[in-house]
Amino acid sequence: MIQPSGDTHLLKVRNLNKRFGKGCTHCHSPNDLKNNDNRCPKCGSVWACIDVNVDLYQGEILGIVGESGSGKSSLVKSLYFDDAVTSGEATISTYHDGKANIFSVSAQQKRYIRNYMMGMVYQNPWLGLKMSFSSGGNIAEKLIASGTYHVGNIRERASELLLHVEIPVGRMDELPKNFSGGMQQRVQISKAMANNPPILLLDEVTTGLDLSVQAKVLDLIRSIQREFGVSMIVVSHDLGVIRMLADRTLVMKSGRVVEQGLTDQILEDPEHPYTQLLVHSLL
Ligand SMILES: Nc1ncnc2c1ncn2[C@@H]1O[C@H](COP(=O)(O)OP(=O)(O)OP(=O)(O)O)[C@@H](O)[C@H]1O
Repeated sequence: MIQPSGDTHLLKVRNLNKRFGKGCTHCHSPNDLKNNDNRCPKCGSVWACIDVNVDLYQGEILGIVGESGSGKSSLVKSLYFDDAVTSGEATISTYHDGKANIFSVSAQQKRYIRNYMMGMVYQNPWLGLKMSFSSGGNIAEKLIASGTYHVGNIRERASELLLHVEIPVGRMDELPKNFSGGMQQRVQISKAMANNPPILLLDEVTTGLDLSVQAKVLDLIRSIQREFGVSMIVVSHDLGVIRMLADRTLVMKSGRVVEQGLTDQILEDPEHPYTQLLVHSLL
């Protein structure tokens, strides 16, 4: 495991398994499946994540890359408690001194972790934003969840956040459904950052955007990381996005991490045949 020298562990994930479907005697354990496949031929259950280990260090951007269906979204959605894991452990160094498995704490504690320690930006803004709330209202929702109730303070923080992502403050009371795709992503980012979370999860946030809009969103992510020192997990099928953002990268295939290391190293000297394929397709 490569650890950025001098950096401190923030999030540690061990043996995360996520199965969709009931499972059967054939696929009781993902290791029972043949040919490194992750779909059970008998019952159709899919092991979306198999024994996944992740180490996220303070202030770094960790990239997760892999083809469609490799389990990237399932991993971050499990970390954000959108989906329950089948088994595994995850600890956050600033939560109970890194001694509590966040997957097995109470629903109330999970809400606390979501509201105070994490932010999530989804590929689909409809998942991350309430389109019937104004942009300011969306930010307010996250602020209220993390204990800010004073209306004046909420509007002030919302203005500050919107300004930061270059949305004119005058549009704070507009519904984000009337915004362009790039603007919606920027509102999502400001909402996710509202509570100053130490961990930000970003799932394919630039997919589907025009190249120039994509570049602006990527610049914004980098500037937020520099300014706030937030640790990020950035999921993308696009190695170009990962190259621009990530210090270290995990490569996933059929639910498994098949390679990991410094992003430059992976790009220059990919070891796994699948990573070689990904890198060559980028050239
Ligand atoms: N709600 C679900 N029910 C059943 N199977 C699911 C569900 N969500 C994901 N899967 C399956 O889990 C596997 C991993 O999906 P996941 O969305 O995590 O992959 P991904 O790498 O993020 O792909 P993409 O980039 O296309 O979203 C896929 O085989 C997918 O069909």
